[in-house]
Amino acid sequence: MADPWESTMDHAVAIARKAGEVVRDALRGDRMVTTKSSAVDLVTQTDQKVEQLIIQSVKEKFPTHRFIGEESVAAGESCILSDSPTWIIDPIDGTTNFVHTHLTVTSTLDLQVEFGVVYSCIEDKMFTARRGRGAFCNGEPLQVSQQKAVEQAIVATEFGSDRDPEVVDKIFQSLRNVLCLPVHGVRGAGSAAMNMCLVASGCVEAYYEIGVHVWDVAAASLIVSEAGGVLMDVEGGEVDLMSRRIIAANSKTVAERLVKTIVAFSPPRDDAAPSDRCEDSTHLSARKV
Ligand SMILES: O=P(O)(O)O[C@H]1[C@H](O)[C@@H](O)[C@H](O)[C@H](O)[C@@H]1O
Ligand SMILES: [Mg+2]
Ligand SMILES: [Mg+2]
Repeated sequence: MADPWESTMDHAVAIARKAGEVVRDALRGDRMVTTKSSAVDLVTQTDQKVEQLIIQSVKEKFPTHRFIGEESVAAGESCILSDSPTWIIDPIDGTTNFVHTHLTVTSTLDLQVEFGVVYSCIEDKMFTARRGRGAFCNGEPLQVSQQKAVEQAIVATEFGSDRDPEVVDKIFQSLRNVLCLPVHGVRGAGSAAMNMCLVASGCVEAYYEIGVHVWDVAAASLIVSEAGGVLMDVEGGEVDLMSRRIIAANSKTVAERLVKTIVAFSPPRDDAAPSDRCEDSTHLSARKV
């Protein structure tokens, strides 16, 4: 039977490579940094340029498709999933790393619910997954770790960009609880998508975060599940990509141990009305790095 999504995904992979070239070039020059929801929620002209490049390129080929892009939503576009084919885009996942030229930077493209693409441009790793057809890195099949004892696990997480002391306290309580399970170690790549690709690759057993956005996790969610992993909400049950909470693990056993360990809270949903999303604008400024 003809495969309607194959050429679409080939196009997504080609755009992700182009996005990676733009990001790599920008890493060699100055980067103009401004902030969004908090003083540490960073954005650069490259995030905006790459998102436009991706959207224009998809629009030319697929004029009826819709988009949820991190920087378009920041500029006031809606963040609602409909029945139309919708691309979910994070032009640079790991903007803080990008600003500091630190290790990992990815671009993520997801076409709900058919495929996910995460390109880690510095290490030139192209992670891909098609629904029901497995997950791959540079064409090699991915498989999650078989280690089900959380005491022998590495768990990845991030601190996010919310600096409200009450939120930070909860993040640290969770971190303390996870460390005291005990686990072998806690790591963080600085990119939700990369942390999830590490789960899919079997390098870490699990990743959890509260405060992520749909564009951080949509593409990598398919990559994790196609590599044999599981996705779960931090209070158990099905993950809701708009809820800003996620556990991605190698197994139900490890995910359920984390559910018992994490101190859960609920940030404003991505699909909430813009007036319900708290924005702190006191920090807005632009600077060159
Ligand atoms: O804003 P970008 O796209 O770089 O993405 C986010 C990361 O992916 C989070 O895991 C991480 O915790 C941060 O919140 C970061 O902002
Ligand atoms: Mg992101
Ligand atoms: Mg981003």
